[in-house]
Amino acid sequence: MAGFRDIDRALFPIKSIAAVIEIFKHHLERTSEPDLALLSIIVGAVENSLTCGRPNAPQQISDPIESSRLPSLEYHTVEVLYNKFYAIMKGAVDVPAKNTTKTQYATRELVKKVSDAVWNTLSRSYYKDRAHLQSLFSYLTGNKLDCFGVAFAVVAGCQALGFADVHLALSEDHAWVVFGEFSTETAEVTWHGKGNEDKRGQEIGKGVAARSWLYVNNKPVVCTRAMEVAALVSAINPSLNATHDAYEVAYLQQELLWLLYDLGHLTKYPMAIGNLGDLEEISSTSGRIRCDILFREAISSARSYYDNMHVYPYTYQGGYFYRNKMYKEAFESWANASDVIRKYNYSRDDEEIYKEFLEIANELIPHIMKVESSGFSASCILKKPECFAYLLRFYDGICQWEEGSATPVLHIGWAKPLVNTISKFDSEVRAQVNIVCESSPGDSKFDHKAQTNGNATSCLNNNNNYCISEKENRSSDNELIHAIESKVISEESA
Ligand SMILES: FC(F)c1nnc(N2CCN(c3ncnc4sc(CC(F)(F)F)cc34)CC2)s1
Repeated sequence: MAGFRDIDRALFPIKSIAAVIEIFKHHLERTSEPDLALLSIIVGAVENSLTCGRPNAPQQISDPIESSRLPSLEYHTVEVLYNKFYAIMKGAVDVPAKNTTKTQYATRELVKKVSDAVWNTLSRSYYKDRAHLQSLFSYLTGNKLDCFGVAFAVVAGCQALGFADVHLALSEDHAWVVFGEFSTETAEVTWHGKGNEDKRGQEIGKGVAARSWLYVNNKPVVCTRAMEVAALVSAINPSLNATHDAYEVAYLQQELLWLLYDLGHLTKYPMAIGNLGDLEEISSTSGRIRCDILFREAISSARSYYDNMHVYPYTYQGGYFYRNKMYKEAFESWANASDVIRKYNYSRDDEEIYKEFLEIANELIPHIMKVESSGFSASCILKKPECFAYLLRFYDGICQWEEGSATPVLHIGWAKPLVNTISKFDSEVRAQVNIVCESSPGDSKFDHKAQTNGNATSCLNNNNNYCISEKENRSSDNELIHAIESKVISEESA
């Protein structure tokens, strides 16, 4: 079998986190192709034993990482599961014997058959959003996978069948595959969201669907084999229950992400860098860069490789600033997140990012305004015009997101917290924000440079005004305020 080399065999039985890391190291550093099925089965088995196992008698834990805190994972167990996966895939497609030396590329029909093989072996009905349904261990022992897990299983299946051209493509809330000699073919292989008919087998829409955040304007993360390993590591879920994580699983995920980071496999994967930043904020690794630097690296990766069309790098960073009471910085991150979403049209497939912005606007910002207007605030953001400017840019981006969309975004639930927030800034603070509008369309939407003076970083245009958004064919940003006020009035009179 492709997966098992003698070196792998030698590392069994797996009794420690360190042994799992050794297997990943070997696959990433000393093989041409890490074996996705093997690594997913192993990490799924470890996660399952530490998060889903029945609470056995508390064993004395000397050092959970090095010593045998793990129930020993036998070579035979993994081998049986690996063979089962291979048999399912082999049975699904009659792959022509590799008699030619010519590289064989996958076809849409082949990809669909592999997707059907996974699809038709899933349990009839189960709670799709449950935790720990992302790995091939879950698939092979429980016939359950979440939507990411199905896409990953298809790519692992194609690898097992010898199709090295089939790769995982990832947006911020969906996954599909690319294939063919130049990786230009695309295919849906899993479902998305609730109650939507799956589009498996179809190519990724170029039309109106492509303008929704779900397909990130055709700027997905197209994975290499090693980045597919990073995706399965990112998908590790240390949750024990709603309030606790299994420490060893989080440690394993963090160490594997640093291994992938050091090998350069996270460079073009902003969300994986963000995941590592979250883990480092919880428990920092000595000698490693700080988590706030990781959040900045995720942003620069999205700007460099994905035309700044990804939202999550900014909300990772904004969440970090918020948790650490750095409210002005949080406003700036959220304004930058809003600058991304304004470029999209809102579609009903974009619920996940809608919920993200709704929580920022209606929970996080109101909480900040409450604690800041309690009079004991240290950061006195209510006196800073750039904070007012960031908030206007944040709201303006959401308004522009709605413009031109078939589905509305804003409703009365948005307007009250919004008006309440704006009214917390005194007029003399608001007066310092000059709204500069580029009248002629075609000008770059933003023509300003960020300027730092002292400790205040302000967002200035060339005439030294605080600018929040220069928008084509929008007469003035008073429209924004009027639009909001009219919403409040009309909804209240309704
Ligand atoms: F921005 C912060 F609030 C976020 N905190 N966690 C966030 N996640 C957690 C991790 N996450 C991810 N992390 C790595 N890779 C992927 S690929 C993907 C889409 C799908 F699941 F394949 F369909 C999601 C995702 C989704 C976004 S955003």
